[in-house]
Amino acid sequence: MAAPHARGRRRARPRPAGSSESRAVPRRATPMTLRLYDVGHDLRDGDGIVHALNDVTLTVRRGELVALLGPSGAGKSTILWLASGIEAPTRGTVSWDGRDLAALSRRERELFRRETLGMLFQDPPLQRGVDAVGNVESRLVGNGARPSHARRAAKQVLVELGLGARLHHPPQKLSGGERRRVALSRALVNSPDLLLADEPTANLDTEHGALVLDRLRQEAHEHRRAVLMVTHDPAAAAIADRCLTLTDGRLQTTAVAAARPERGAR
Ligand SMILES: Nc1ncnc2c1ncn2[C@@H]1O[C@H](COP(=O)(O)OP(=O)(O)OP(=O)(O)O)[C@@H](O)[C@H]1O
Repeated sequence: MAAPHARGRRRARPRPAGSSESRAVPRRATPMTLRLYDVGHDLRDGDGIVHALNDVTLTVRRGELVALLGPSGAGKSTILWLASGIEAPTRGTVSWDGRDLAALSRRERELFRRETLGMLFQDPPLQRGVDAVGNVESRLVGNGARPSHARRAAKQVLVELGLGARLHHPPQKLSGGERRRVALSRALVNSPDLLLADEPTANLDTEHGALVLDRLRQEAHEHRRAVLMVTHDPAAAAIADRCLTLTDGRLQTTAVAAARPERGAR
């Protein structure tokens, strides 16, 4: 991931990684599956506490594209932060591949973020003064890839997301939609098994929005990744296998697409 990216908020009850509060996953572990089980999350807001999430249980399996909908402040981004392992839930369990993220060692958590996770933040952190290729390739170089390989891979994903003419522009010379696609390229460049995207089509015109959505669908259905996106965009909701709606930190299932036939395992 990019530079450590902490939210400007504090958990009401900090629960450090590996703490005795972290629990075993209360269910048979399913490979390459993101699972939030009975999750609640509180945030400190001045002297008060915001119950951002309550009793949230959800699963995103490999090969599945799930959209998270709901009004502003419902807790959608909070779910992504917890799913990324950057924050641990106040209550309940967040697991990937059957492992409680809060129980991972520091080293395991680092590996999870570097090798398994791709995350597009609501406000993506890109390095100023570093061109688009540099911003994307640095993710791979940071993971130990050869610079020549990292450069090639970075260019390829940027071109695929329609940024072939912007490879050498730094973020401050890119539009909001272009920066978003650079950040998505950075999230995708290491072929993550778990992709979390906060408003992937924000600031994009119809053409580029469709390009991005097509890519997310491809990541889920062809590359067999687990993809969870937060969106307000009806076009994004329309391509999801399932749409989940959050209201006041609680989840309701609004629509379930026809069951997708299991495709060949990778
Ligand atoms: N820095 C913060 N400190 C305390 N509470 C916060 C903070 N940021 C957000 N919250 C609260 O946490 C709850 C969930 O916020 P979250 O950002 O997850 O909502 P969201 O559904 O993603 O909203 P949006 O669609 O506007 O991005 C809201 O009640 C919000 O006010």
